[in-house]
Amino acid sequence: MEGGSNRYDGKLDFTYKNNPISIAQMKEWEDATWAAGIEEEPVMRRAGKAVAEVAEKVTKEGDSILVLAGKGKNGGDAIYAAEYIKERNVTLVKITDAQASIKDIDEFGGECIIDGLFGIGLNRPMEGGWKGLTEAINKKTYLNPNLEVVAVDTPSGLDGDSGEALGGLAVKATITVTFGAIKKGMLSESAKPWVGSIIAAEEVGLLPYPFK
Ligand SMILES: NC(=O)C1=CN([C@@H]2O[C@H](COP(=O)(O)OP(=O)(O)OC[C@H]3O[C@@H](n4cnc5c(N)ncnc54)[C@H](OP(=O)(O)O)[C@@H]3O)[C@@H](O)[C@H]2O)[C@H](O)CC1
Ligand SMILES: [K+]
Repeated sequence: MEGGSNRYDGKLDFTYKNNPISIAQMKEWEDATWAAGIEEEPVMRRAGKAVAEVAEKVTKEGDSILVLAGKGKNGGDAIYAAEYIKERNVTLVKITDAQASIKDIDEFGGECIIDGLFGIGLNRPMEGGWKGLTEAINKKTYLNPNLEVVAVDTPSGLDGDSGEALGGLAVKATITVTFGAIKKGMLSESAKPWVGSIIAAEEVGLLPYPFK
């Protein structure tokens, strides 16, 4: 943070303990957690709470926050984030028709967008309405450099292994709140335009970090 400002300074937050991991390792860790009998819902809840805390940090009371929740668990985390954010005007958009939701972004005039479109489940470049949503977010950032864009786990569109935007397009986040451990691609040069500051929310209720 810079003196007197709510904004992060765009530098990587190096406070993480767990080493960066691949997406396959993240999935392995997740699967081991469920296999140990830990339920998914409380983990998503804690992930959402971590995002909410960051969104509160970079906004002030009365600010408006648009929460975009996609169709998978990344969207699930975003829905919990919306639930936990206090003293802000929160609008939650659960995206069922991506094309139709573009107008929700175009019409938004507030201070922060939470990107819960896609996380590590992204498996191909975004197209159609999803591409349109991402372009609409990035256009808002371009028009309003003070807009905070908080990515849930990864900026939507980013391949967490390579750090490349699939199809050349991802959400341009100002902050990425990633769960468990930083995804290794996020540290690459190619990820820099998309990830912003990285915050590792390491304690979301998974089994202890299983890698060296
Ligand atoms: N890692 C953890 O410990 C935890 C992670 N959590 C969060 O869960 C997401 C990953 O969630 P998942 O449901 O697996 O995937 P996504 O939400 O990223 O994506 C949902 C589905 O979207 C489809 N998909 C993929 N690419 C595209 C695309 N380009 N266009 C349209 N649709 C796409 C894909 O399904 P398909 O069947 O269509 O292929 C995805 O499955 C992780 O990032 C965290 O945020 C949990 O909180 C638990 C802890
Ligand atoms: K995301």
